Order: sequence, then structure tokens, then C-alpha cells
Amino acid sequence: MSIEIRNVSKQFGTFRALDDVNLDINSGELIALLGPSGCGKTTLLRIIAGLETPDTGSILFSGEDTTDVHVRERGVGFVFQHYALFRHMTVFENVAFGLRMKPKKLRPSEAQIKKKVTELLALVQLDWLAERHPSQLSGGQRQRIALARALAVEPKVLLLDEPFGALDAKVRKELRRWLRRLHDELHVTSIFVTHDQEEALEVADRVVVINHGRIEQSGSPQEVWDHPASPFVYGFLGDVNLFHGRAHEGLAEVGGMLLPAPEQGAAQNEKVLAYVRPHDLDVERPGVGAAVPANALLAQLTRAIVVGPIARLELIAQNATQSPDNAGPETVIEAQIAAQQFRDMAFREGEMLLVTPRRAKVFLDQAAGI
Ligand SMILES: Nc1ncnc2c1ncn2[C@@H]1O[C@H](COP(=O)(O)OP(=O)(O)OP(=O)(O)O)[C@@H](O)[C@H]1O
Repeated sequence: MSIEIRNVSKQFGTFRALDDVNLDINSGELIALLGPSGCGKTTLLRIIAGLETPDTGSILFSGEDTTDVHVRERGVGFVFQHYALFRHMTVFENVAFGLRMKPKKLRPSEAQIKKKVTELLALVQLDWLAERHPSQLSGGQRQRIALARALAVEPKVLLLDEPFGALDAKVRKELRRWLRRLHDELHVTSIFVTHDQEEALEVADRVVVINHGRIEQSGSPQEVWDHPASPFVYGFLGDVNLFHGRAHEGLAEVGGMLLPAPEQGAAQNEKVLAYVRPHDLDVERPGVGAAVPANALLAQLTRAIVVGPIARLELIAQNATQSPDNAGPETVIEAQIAAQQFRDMAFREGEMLLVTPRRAKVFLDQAAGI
């Protein structure tokens, strides 16, 4: 089922939680609503579900306005962060619950319920736990059962609010792969809320980045990663170093460096923000007596953390000027290089190194959102 979100706004007192949100979701799509805490993700999900009413705007399911359609009639399945399984019921009974609650004439027979629940438990690969109670399950198992329970009534839309939020990193990773596979099997239109960019980029067909109640960008994981529409999106999707400065006709002078800024070809001495991801920084030892190249800066290595294949370096720029126009990075510079390179070069904490951005994303300053 397709979903259209049309001009949806929602205010709580004087606080604008959603501000004229428009979004089309295709039938069978898996969408991630991604944004920082308080940006309005859950409010949007609850409005789609019918648990909350928008002040203005409407939600259409397959082209039909849902304004007057009760939550129960919307055909929506939910999974929340805190597994809302019934503690006194077995896993089997939890999954069967929605089927048993159906009005008498729609209710399946006992044999049909048994068949359906068994199939669903097999689908979430937990059929061997049917007779257990929720307290005897791990957090990850409970969430899979919660999903099986939501699927039991064959929802047309599946809404997941930080479904793996309460689980540890390893289980989260397993479950998000599993959710992706499950979605590929079932193709139920699904929307999940997360503040974890890695989760959104890995699982979703499309990522919708929300900030202050507005959609900043909607696109495939690759689109939002490669072509972020705003500084906010760029900063939210991964670690960044931020440099202030000015751009003029495709060249940016930021943090004491001169960098190509082809996206600002038309700029006439305008204030800009340049973002550089830690893995887009080259780090090397400067040549003795050699001048610092125009596209690089000299920085002191203050800390190196080498874990597995990656070395994370923290550096402080030597030539970071404090002029408001041409300031250095806001805090320390973070660089990521291969651990092997770090060992080969034998960098030591305290020494001065040459830092060269391979790539920078330059935005006009007035567009700044973070
Ligand atoms: N019932 C309510 N009454 C008043 N304010 C509310 C209500 N529900 C949400 N808000 C406010 O609206 C804003 C958006 O809330 P929402 O729960 O949608 O954010 P979120 O993006 O899901 O955040 P989180 O990731 O922390 O859950 C928040 O500032 C929140 O405090």
C-alpha cells in the first residue's frame, strides 16, 4: 500500500514538532525516518498510524484520505522500542493475540490460528520458543516476536519505532540485516524510525532525514551519502571536520587552506563552511624545511587510537587563526588512516604532521543547519 503525507504540521503548545511535511512512500518500500532526538520522527509515525491527529494536512493510504479512519481500521502493525509483549502469555499466545481479537466473523479457526502462528514463528526463526514466556527470552528474541505479532494480522503498513534501540550493538546489527531480509520476503510497506545513521543507511530503500520537524532530504542511502542536500545532512550522516572560511569562484580558503570548491563556482567572496570526513584526510610527515603546501595544514598529533584496521588520529591545527572569517576547525581535527600506515610511518603523539584534505564539501554559510 502506498502512503502520501500531505502538508502535515503538528504543534504541541507553542512548539512546532512537524512543519509542513510532504512525503510519498511507494507500496512495498522500506523507509527510514532518520534524525536527532526531538526532530519529530515519532510524531510523524504516530500521525501515520492514526494515534495522533495532525493540526493541518492529511495522510492518504493508497490514495484514500485516512483522516476519519480509526487506528484499528488502518491495517497498521506496530513494533516499539520497548517490547510490549504480554508477560503472562506464552510466545505462541502473544503472536496469536491479534488473530483472537478479531471480530467473530473474521476470526480464523483454532486450526488456522495454529498454522498461521507456527508459520510466523518459523519466519522470525523462533519456532522453538513457542511455549516460553517473554521473561525467558533475550531482548533481540523479544523484538523478533514483537514483529511476528505485528505481522500476524497481515498489516498493510508496518511501523517500527526504534525497534532495536534498546539492544546492544552486536544484536542490533544482526537484527537489522534480518529485518532487511524479512522485508525482501514480505514486501510490506514499512517505515522505521531511527536516530542511528548506520542503521538507516544499511537497512532502508530510502532514507528521509528530518531536522526540526522538516524533511531535509529524502533519497536512497547512496544519494543522501554522496549528495547531501544540506550541511545538516552531511554532518548527521557521519563524522565530519568543519572549517570556516570564504569561497571565491570555485576556490575556498578555509582554516588556512586553499581547497577546490567546484560546487561554489559562482561564489563571490562568500562565507562558507567546508566539511571534510576523517577518512578523506591524508596525513604525512612534513619534509624537513619544506613549505606547507597551500592545500594542507600543519597540525600536532595529540592522540592516536589504533583499534583493528583503523587508526583514529586527533590533531590540533597549528595555523588555526581565530579570525571569525577564517577560523580553523571548531575543535580538534579527526583523521582516520589505515592502522598499517600508522605503524609504517611510526607517528608519535606530540609531533607535527601535514594534513591534506582529499575531498571537501563546501556549503554557503547561510545554509548551515548544524
Ligand atoms: N504529547 C506531547 N506533548 C508535548 N510535546 C510533545 C509531545 N509529543 C512530542 N512532543 C515534542 O515534540 C518534539 C518531537 O517529538 P518526537 O517524539 O516526535 O521526536 P523524535 O524525533 O521521535 O525524538 P526521539 O528520537 O527522542 O524519540 C519533541 O520536542 C517532543 O518533546
